[in-house]
Amino acid sequence: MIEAVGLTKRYGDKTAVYNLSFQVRPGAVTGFLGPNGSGKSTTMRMILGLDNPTAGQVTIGGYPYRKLPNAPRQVGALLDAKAVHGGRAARNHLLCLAQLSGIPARRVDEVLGVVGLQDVARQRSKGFSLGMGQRLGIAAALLGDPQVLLFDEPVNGLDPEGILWVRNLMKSLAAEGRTVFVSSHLMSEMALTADHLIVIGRGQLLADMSVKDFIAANSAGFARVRTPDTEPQLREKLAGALAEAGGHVLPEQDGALRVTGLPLPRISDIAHDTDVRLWELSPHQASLEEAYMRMTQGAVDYRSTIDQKAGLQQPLPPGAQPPMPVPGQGQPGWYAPPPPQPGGQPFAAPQGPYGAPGAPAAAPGADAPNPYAQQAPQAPQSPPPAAPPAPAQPPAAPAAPSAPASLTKPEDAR
Ligand SMILES: Nc1ncnc2c1ncn2[C@@H]1O[C@H](COP(=O)(O)OP(=O)(O)OP(=O)(O)O)[C@@H](O)[C@H]1O
Repeated sequence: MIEAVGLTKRYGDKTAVYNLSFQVRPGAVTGFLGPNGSGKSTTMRMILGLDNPTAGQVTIGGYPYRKLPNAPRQVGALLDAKAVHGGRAARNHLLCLAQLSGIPARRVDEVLGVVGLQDVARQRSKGFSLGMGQRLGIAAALLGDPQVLLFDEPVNGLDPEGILWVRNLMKSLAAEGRTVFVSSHLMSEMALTADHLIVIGRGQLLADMSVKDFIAANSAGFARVRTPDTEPQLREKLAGALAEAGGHVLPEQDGALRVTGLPLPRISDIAHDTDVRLWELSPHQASLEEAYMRMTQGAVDYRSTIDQKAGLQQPLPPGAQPPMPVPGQGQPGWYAPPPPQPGGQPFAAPQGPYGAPGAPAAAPGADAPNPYAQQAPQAPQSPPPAAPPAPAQPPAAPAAPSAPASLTKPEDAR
């Protein structure tokens, strides 16, 4: 087990990690999540004795790493796959590590086989692709057959087959009773791989719970409701009736409505009472990504602004409309609805085309003061792009679904 107590790390006046306490237990894959610069790598380095905590401590099996007897046989880690001597053949690199730790040479060939690099074992690693480098780093972590494994972004650069392989590897290592601690920015992958999550923001603990509980605590189920595309007035009518009944209604990119705060049968009854036909009424659960975005939105240090392409773009001809978002590419700006408030009260309605005024619940921990945290840089103010003429449509979304540009939108856009 890995245990951190009051772990704090300062670099000069920058506090990278502040008062972190958590446990990583054996027999499970624990995902370590946090926005860029939130302190994940710093925490992992302290676990591995590569950095000294400014305050607090972290132990593995009760010992600080540097006091752990035969540490390389007990703990394996992939921190930076590029940290290898590129002029050395992959096998020789592993052989050096094995010899330093008293691990027999035949184990090197075993792990080369496990990570699928046996055919390139004698090639220099400087010619390796990103994914091959990751595999070599994973091989090094497995070398001592350790009980505790740490992986910092292990799927970085891997192809889909490689990602699946890492997922299965992590799960099987945990199923063998090992402690597996893995950081990743790939939420969809974490949702499939991790049993438990530790989430940090600006160096502080935001959540320590199972994936299931995390999604439940940071999001709520919602309904998708679609009225006939051919009769937009029906959609407006239903949206008004649902909002009046206490629902929170927001438009989806494909013209459907996303409704929270009302059970499906009630939505159906309201549609019936208002004489609106439905083409779709379906229950949905927010994804881990949506729940994560909601939780960490207050702890993101680096945000992009919309690219205004100063002087580089032809102005739109008079009367022309900006391009519509592409259906099926997700909708930046959509994050999980806030979790239900205690007592089953409906959510605080976000400001929106159909929502009543109000503010969504703050992400847990987002308000917790960190005396050392630095202010997130403010996005420069720039004139808003010309609004599309159709008021019922959501604002045109930036191109990349995960572009943090959407995080700069006001609360009511989420
Ligand atoms: N050696 C160092 N000297 C000064 N500042 C550092 C050092 N290492 C990390 N930091 C700072 O500490 C903060 C946390 O960095 P860290 O690399 O731990 O974050 P991270 O969560 O791993 O980020 P990412 O997801 O981008 O890899 C950052 O602001 C970083 O600039």
